[in-house]
Amino acid sequence: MREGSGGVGAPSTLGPVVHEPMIAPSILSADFASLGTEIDAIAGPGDGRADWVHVDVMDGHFVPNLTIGLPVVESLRKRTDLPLDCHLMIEDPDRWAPGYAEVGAHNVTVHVEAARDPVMLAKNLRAAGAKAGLSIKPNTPLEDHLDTLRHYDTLLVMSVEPGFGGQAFIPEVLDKVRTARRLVDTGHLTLLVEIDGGINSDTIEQAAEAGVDCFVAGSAVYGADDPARAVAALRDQARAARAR
Ligand SMILES: O=C(CO)[C@H](O)[C@H](O)COP(=O)(O)O
Repeated sequence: MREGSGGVGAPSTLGPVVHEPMIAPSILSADFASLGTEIDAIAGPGDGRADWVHVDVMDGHFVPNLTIGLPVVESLRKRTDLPLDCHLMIEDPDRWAPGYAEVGAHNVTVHVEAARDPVMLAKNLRAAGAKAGLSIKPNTPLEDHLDTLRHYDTLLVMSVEPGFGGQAFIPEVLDKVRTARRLVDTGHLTLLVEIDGGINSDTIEQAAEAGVDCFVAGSAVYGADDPARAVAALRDQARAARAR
């Protein structure tokens, strides 16, 4: 994460703080019958330890797929000490999202296309103990939501249409990453920039060069023979790309 302070129009006097690239494996690509074991595989010590566990909550309405909900997140919270990064692809997040914070999600991300009052929702998420995340679909312009972003801790840039794992990365969304990175590095926003969809060994370097802090990877981690090695390899690639 690179930190600044102040909102849009209020540049920080602090310079950017550069952290290690973060990897958030998406359990959408894990074996749902063995979720605890699948998370254990990326929760060991060393380079193969994930930074967050990305949990895709889909309601069959906002996206045409149905996954898991609050009771599963509550159980996962008891099973692992890794932070749970809950990405809610649901309608009416204003009503449902704070419940995920209340059961112990570290980060609760809602879609800007679905939230009715995203500023109030961010406040409610923080009051319930979570970081507030805002996600944006590939065809939604970022520029329309910059003021809203002042109230959020993370921006989740979707690099596929939300709904399914294993889709091809959409490189055009990197313009949004570059814009957000610039606003963070100049102190106009205080945000962690996250990307989700099609991140693998072929795409992570361009995302890292554009300025992503945290990389969600589903099939690239859980489709690998050794998920922990995949986490370590992706982080190494991102680190190398940033250093160039
Ligand atoms: O939010 C998602 C889909 O809506 C998933 O997190 C994402 O697609 C990860 O899967 P993969 O890395 O296989 O693309």
